[in-house]
Amino acid sequence: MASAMTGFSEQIKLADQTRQWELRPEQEFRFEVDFNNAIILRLKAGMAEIFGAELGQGTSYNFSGQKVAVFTWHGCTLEIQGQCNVEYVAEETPMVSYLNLHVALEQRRVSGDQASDAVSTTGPIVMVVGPADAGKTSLVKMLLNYAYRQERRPMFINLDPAEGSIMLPGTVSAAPAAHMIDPEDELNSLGLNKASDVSTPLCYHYGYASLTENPKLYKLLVSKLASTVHARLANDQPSREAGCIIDTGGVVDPAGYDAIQHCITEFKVNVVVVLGHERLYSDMHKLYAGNDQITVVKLAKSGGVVNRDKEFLRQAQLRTIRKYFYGSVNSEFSPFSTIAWYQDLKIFRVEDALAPSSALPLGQDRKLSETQIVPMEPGPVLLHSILTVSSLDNTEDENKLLESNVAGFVYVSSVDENKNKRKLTLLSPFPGRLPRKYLLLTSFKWMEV
Ligand SMILES: Nc1ncnc2c1ncn2[C@@H]1O[C@H](COP(=O)(O)OP(=O)(O)OP(=O)(O)O)[C@@H](O)[C@H]1O
Repeated sequence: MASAMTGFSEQIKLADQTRQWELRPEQEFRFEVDFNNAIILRLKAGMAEIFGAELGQGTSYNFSGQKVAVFTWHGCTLEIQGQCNVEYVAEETPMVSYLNLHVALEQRRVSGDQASDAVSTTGPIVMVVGPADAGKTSLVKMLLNYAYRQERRPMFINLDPAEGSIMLPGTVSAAPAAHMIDPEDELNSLGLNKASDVSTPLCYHYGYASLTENPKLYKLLVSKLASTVHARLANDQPSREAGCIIDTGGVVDPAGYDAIQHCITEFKVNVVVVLGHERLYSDMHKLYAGNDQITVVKLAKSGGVVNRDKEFLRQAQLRTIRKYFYGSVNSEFSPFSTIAWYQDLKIFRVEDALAPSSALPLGQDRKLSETQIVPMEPGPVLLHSILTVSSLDNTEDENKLLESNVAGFVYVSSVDENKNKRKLTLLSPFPGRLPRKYLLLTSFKWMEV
């Protein structure tokens, strides 16, 4: 099968200018590259980092469809090849306050190490909240990378279903920060794309891009993920001491407040970081004023954080999906096509959150249906859909489906409705027949190009 990855070298040749930027200590080089362009960045001299991940001198880093900041604590020289939409050097950054936060978290970890009753000691469970495009994910990456650089392996938890940080969009998930976050591949590098990863990410199917689409299901999955994470931490002292760093979606309306409080309770969060939103900080501060287990911290949003419009976010989601099947520029792989006959498939979808009560079976209220699955017939409606493959075997009770870990995803590349041979062609990153698993429909469609 032909690779769907974009040819970086071809794109670079179209815009072949090479230029150098000299950065003084504590300056930041910010650039934006759209999805039709690509650039190569190299560190020529000095030291620099991208969201906490140190750059190697002379290494070529490829970027396309990204907005990035290269920060230096001590000064550096950068070389850029290719065309950026925006590029400039910023003098003012909130990096010192972000580093101070890391230092404070590290102190908590150290006092955990030294506690006499080490078994019951849990490190910082940090949740970063704020409006959309406040730089939450970027701060989370920094905290994970700084922790990693100090030999800590905190658990990264993604509660923002719009971002396919660990697996694909439409999920909530968790994975240990087992390595530095790749500046190009971003948080996906903590997920399944890294063949060398030994630990399987925890991942639950939600199916939508925003928590407002089905808040009840969202909360149910957060509770499930939290209890699984805490069960893992209970058996692993170094991870427990390293703690958790939690990324959230940018919803700050009443539904968002409700979700934030639910997540704080379920994950037993002890540090809430509010990024770039005075009112949210004030509300959180008031809410947890009498709780000496929870510290609420306010941090400024970086002037470099860029608003991403809906189209950019959609493109970023599609790129994450493509990466899942085809790999990234540095580790390309070919997905496998497999045939699945209608009669062998057990496909479910979550009952419509917005279904009118009159459409529900008699005696069933809406509350129940929003967290309930219903079977669906395969058919042309599935064309180009992303389906979640559950880890639950299809001989097990289907009612456990939403609370079972995600095993992976398949893409429906064709639907054949011909009599006697009704079948789907599925694309999968793994070879072989589809195991006897349940499938769950997501709301994501993708066109393989
Ligand atoms: N200092 C910076 N300079 C340039 N770009 C930045 C900087 N910090 C963050 N960005 C970029 O700005 C965009 C938004 O940042 P980020 O994803 O961290 O925000 P967010 O609050 O997590 O957004 P959302 O709520 O939509 O998930 C990203 O593309 C990120 O790479």
